Parts: sequence; structure tokens; C-alpha cells
Amino acid sequence: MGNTTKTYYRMELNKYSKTITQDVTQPAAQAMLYAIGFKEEDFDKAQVGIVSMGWDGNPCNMHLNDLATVVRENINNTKDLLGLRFYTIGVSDGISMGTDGMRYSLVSRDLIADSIETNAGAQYYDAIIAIPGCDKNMPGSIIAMGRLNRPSIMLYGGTIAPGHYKGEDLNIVSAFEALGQKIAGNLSEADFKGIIKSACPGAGACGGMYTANTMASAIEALGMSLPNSSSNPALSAEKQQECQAVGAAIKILLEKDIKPRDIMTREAFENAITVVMVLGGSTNAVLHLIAMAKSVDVPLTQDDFQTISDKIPVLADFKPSGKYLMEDLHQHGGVPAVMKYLLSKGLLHGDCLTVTGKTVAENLADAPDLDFEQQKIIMPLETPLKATGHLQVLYGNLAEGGSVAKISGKEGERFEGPARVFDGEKHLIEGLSSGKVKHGDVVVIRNIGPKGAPGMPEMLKPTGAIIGAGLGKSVALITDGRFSGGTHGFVVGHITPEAHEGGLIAFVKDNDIIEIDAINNTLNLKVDEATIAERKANWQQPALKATKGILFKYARHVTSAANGCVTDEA
Ligand SMILES: CC(C)(O)[C@@H](O)C(=O)O
Ligand SMILES: [Mg+2]
Repeated sequence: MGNTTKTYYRMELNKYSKTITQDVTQPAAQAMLYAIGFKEEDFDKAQVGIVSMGWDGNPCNMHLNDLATVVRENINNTKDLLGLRFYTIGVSDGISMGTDGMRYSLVSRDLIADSIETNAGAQYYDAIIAIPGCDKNMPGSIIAMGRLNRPSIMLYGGTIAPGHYKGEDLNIVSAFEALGQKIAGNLSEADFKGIIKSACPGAGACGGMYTANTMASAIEALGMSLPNSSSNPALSAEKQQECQAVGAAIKILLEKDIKPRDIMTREAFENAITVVMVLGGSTNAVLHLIAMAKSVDVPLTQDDFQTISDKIPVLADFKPSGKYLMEDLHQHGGVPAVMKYLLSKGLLHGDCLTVTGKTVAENLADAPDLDFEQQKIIMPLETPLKATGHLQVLYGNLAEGGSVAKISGKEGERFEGPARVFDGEKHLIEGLSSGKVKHGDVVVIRNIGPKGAPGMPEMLKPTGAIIGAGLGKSVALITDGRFSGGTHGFVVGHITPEAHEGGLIAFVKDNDIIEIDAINNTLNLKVDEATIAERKANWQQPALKATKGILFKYARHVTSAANGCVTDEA
């Protein structure tokens, strides 16, 4: 195959794939590469695995295979590189939410990580470009990149455009909240239908600062995607340009041998958390970033989020609790403009390396400046939406291992009320319709943790319905499950230990008083010790709800929410 003239430099670019392409004892492997169309010169190229999470059944993912094709063309037009597409699965949270299907959502994060690791590991790809859309796709991609530690770039599929109905801008959460509005008798059947038909106009991930846009922003701040990747909309010319830019960028990473472990440092994770806090991002960022950090052995805990939350304000007025969508920020300089502002105020580590081969500060040098007159999406530090972060880590007898609250400040920061207990979310909608849930209640949804559900589903159907029913300011909700980025209101999730592990949440009864204090960061059941001991006396761990298949395997291996729900720890 004419490899006698190869230089050391060339050998380095294909340092993994040469195991397949150069070894004379691998003739069958090489025969197979001829079968897929390799020419003589292709055997000397670095192989870039391009993994798309594209599939027809979800707006967040429906366009990703097209992006992957553009990326492959760009890679193949880049000297010394050869692109090979492969595909992995996804789960649409928007579609499976509120059903048993949602148990597979968080599971899909680890399946994505495992499948990318498997394909790229087995085929000896020298570099990875991942093209994710819906929220778990992104941490799944990054976890695989961290494990493989080969030059990698994530190219986010991009945000959806707003929908429109009767002069209102809509998004997916409008459809979730419409149910509560209908239950409360505030929405006609025709408008209910109208909202459903118009909420999502086409390709792209859910448009507010929900989990997809949160994770995309966090990963851009982490340095693992090109600048603007998180705010370039799905169907924009800029997203196409981004696809045309990855070839040159991955080549630089290969040449300089810049790997995920060089980029995903402790300081880079601090940058990511700071950006999540400033943007008012999803609670899911806590467990996903912990899991991503574990993939590169960077120590990161829930308490690190609290430390950053204590000093970083919420500056962005994004949905779900605010007004704007990611596409709006794109019009005003995107995430780089926000990062440039934060860097100028000393709130980001500027010397972290990124997938451009340059540092955060170097990337941001030419980014546009935020214009606080022209736009009201991002507020200046002097007038934040909330003086400290909205993500608060609460401990107490109900959460000895911690819990994560999302406190926008709009609903207050303390809440005390009688428990209204639901095992799983199904009966909550009935509870709302029948008036079982009243002003002042603390709704408890339990037995939906990582092991107990299994799969720790997101509770957007109940929280959306509570908001839609007008109870958002007067009802709190606590759970051992997790939340969608679209959830707002007074909510506490990720309660550890979960009910299935014998956490106190398993022993709460209707009308017990629960106190949530996001000033002192506590979450307590105000029931005396003797009564608690009595309730716990005959407890036996329930059997796993899944007895075979992926949910069984997951329940057996998954760790707690506080540990990022990782599945590959002894
Ligand atoms: C369906 C949503 C809004 O995308 C949700 O899955 C999230 O986590 O934000
Ligand atoms: Mg989600």
C-alpha cells in the first residue's frame, strides 16, 4: 500500500486507524475497506468517525443525518482526512414524556456513550465528530469522547424556530402547559388543538433554555464544540457553515494531538457551570456534567454547583421562566457574546483550550459584544434576574445525599406545606382534575429515581400541568425523579437517596409537613424521629420493576443522581 514513504507526521494523524490500514497481518480488514470504496491513498488518511443521532421520529433529530452528510463531504475535502458516518439512537423526551417510555430517556444517554465508544473503539477511528440533537444525545456524545480520548468535536443540531398561534410565540412547553390550562377551564378545545398544531414548526431541538440548549451551551463553554454551535439554529446558514468548518478544526486537533482530556479540565467544567447558571439552564446539567467529568476523571460534585451558584447570578431571561428562546440570542451574538461579557468580568477561565486549538479567550477575541440597549435577553451584572444561581443543592433528612432545586426567585425561596404524595406521576393529573392538589401543597412524586423507575424520568407533564392550572406559585413539587429543562415553579428533584434505596421520601405520608428552604439550602420532613423510625421499621427494599432487558441492566448498574447516574462505576 505504498507506505514506505510515509512521514512521522502522517503516521501521527492516523495513529489509531493505522492498526487496521497499515498492518500487513490485517489483509481481511483492508479487503473490507476496499469493499467500501477505499482508494490506495485512503489507507494513509486519518479516519474521522462521524456519528449522527439522526432519526426521522423527532424534530430535534430529523435533520441530523443531512448535517452528517455535509460534514462527511467537508472532512473528505480536507487533505489527509477521511470521514465515515455511523449512527446511534435517541429518545425524544418531548414525545415520551408522561409515559412509561420516558424511563428510557436517561438510559439513552449511556447507550449513546456506549455505542459511540463501541463503534469508534472497534473500528479504530482517529477522531470523532458527533452530531446530537435532543438533550441526552449531547452528554452521551461527550462521555464517549472522554472515554476514548481521541480528538473530538461535538456539532449540535441546533435549536428550533418559534411556533406561532394567535399572535403568540410558542414552543414545546406551550403544549405541555396547555393541558393544565384546559383542566383549569381556561382554554377552549379549538385553542388547545391550535397550540398543539403550531408549537413546533419543524427541525431543531426544543427552543427555550431547556435541556438541549442548556447542554449545548455548557459544552460550547467547556470547549468541546466550535464557537456559536449552541446558538446557531438548526435550519440556519450558520449551522451549515459550522458543518463546513469542522474538517479544518479536527485536522488541527489531530495535528496538535489535542484530546478531550486536554480540553475538559476542572477549569473548563467551571466555565460550563458558570454559563449554565448565567443562562438559567436545566437541572439536568448537574447530573450530566458530573457524568461527563467522570469520563475524564475530573472530580466534580453537586457541591461544586452550589459553590458556583453562590457567586454567579442568573442574567438571562429565557423560557421556561422568562421570555426568550435560543433563536433570539442568536440574533444578538449568540453564546460567544455572553461568554465574552463573562470573560471581561473575570467570571470565566480564559486560558482553557478548546476544539479550535485555541483558548477560550482567543476564540472570544473577535466575538460580538452584547449590546444591553438593543437586547433584553441577557442583563448586565448590575441588574441580574437573580443575584445568585437558580440551581441550588439542598440537604436535609429528605435528601441526605443531596437534591437539586430550580429556584427562579419568582416563586420565592422558602416553602412549607402539607405533603400530597403520588407514587409515580400518573395519578397527579387525576389529582389536579379532582382538586386533590390545593394551594399551599407540597406535591411529592416518588419511586421514580434512577433505580426505582428505573431511569429517573423527567416530570414535565406534572410540572407543566401545575403551571398551566395556575398553581405554579402556590404549589411546590419534590421528587426522586428529575425535571425537564422546560420545568419551572418551586421544584426540587434528584432527591438522594431515592425511595427505592430507602430514602426518607419513601416514608412521607399525605399531610406531613415539608419545609423547603433555598436560602439555607435545606429540605426537611417535619415529622418527629420516633414516628419516622416506626414507619421505617418494617421496610424492605422493593423488587426492581424491570426484570429483563435494558431497564433491568440499567437498574442494576446505575448510581445515584448525586453521582451523575453513571453506569460504569464499580
Ligand atoms: C422535552 C424537553 C423540553 O426537551 C425536555 O426533555 C428537556 O429536558 O428540556
Ligand atoms: Mg429532557
